[in-house]
Amino acid sequence: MQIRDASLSTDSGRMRSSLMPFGPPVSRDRVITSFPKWYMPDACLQLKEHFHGQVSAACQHRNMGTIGLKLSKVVVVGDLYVGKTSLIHRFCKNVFDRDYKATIGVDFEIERFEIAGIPYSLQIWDTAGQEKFKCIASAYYRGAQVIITAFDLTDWLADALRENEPGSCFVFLVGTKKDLLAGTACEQAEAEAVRLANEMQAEYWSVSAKTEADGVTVSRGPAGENVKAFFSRVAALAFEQSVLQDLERRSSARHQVGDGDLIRASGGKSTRDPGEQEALRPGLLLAEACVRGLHSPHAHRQCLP
Ligand SMILES: Nc1nc2c(ncn2[C@@H]2O[C@H](COP(=O)(O)OP(=O)(O)OP(=O)(O)O)[C@@H](O)[C@H]2O)c(=O)[nH]1
Ligand SMILES: [Mg+2]
Repeated sequence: MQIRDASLSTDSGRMRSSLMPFGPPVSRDRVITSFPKWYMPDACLQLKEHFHGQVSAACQHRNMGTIGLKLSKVVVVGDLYVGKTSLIHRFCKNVFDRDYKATIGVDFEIERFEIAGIPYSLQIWDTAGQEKFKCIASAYYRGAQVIITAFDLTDWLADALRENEPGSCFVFLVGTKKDLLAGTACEQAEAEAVRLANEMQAEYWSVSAKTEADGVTVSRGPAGENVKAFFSRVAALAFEQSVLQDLERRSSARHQVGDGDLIRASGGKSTRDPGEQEALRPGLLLAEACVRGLHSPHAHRQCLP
């Protein structure tokens, strides 16, 4: 596997800061204080309006150092051309590119949040939709806490949405290019999507990477319709689950010395759980390869066969 990277210096810098205990503060629109709402109650598996009581209580003890920095792995999958990269770029970089540049292999972004006062990051993996890259992309699925299945709302095909085994992770079904549909056509596509989301045990969202919420088409400007709300929901659900798992592990292993499952916010020594190590490994591998001078400085970061 050959690895190329251009934005690595920027991204690795972002990643470093997201993992450093006292990095720069997150931007205001990444601060989540109340639990983000669903898109449609008919296609939502978590109809609740507040964080779990134990999570809220644990977050309040932050000053006592009970909660450390956290990171969750998110993988975005779906057929080619559905708009996976556009969705991620709209959220992470606030840009929209009309030109199609196929993703080759995989790519990732790290996005930092502050949830209930706790620093938290999503590592968002963008995978190639083209069949010939599937085997590379699938090598990066392991350790995902959230799976986002994207499909093109305007190009609805039932067989384009392959079965996803609902397991321990959250599954989202995301209809893209919402700006290209209106009225009855949109309602029909969404009704069909909700039906499928229910079958898949997934939460459904319709989004547009291209438009503003009022429907004005922009190439650069505020985040696309529902994009920020969607990722806030992803972050909050993943965060809450992580904290609950930590609390559960800690209560069942009280006799052990220290909190081996957290990246500590204080002290020189960091420890991570195996899931986090797994999630971090490919990014570190890219950074390592860059240091060794394997990358073209002008190439976009991607993993090639
Ligand atoms: N109108 C509209 N076009 C979009 C939207 N999102 C993506 N597109 C366009 O759809 C095309 C494909 O988008 P990509 O994001 O590259 O698709 P992808 O799923 O990442 O494709 P692969 O990397 O090959 O798997 C591009 O020309 C985008 O400009 C959207 O919300 N609205
Ligand atoms: Mg892509």
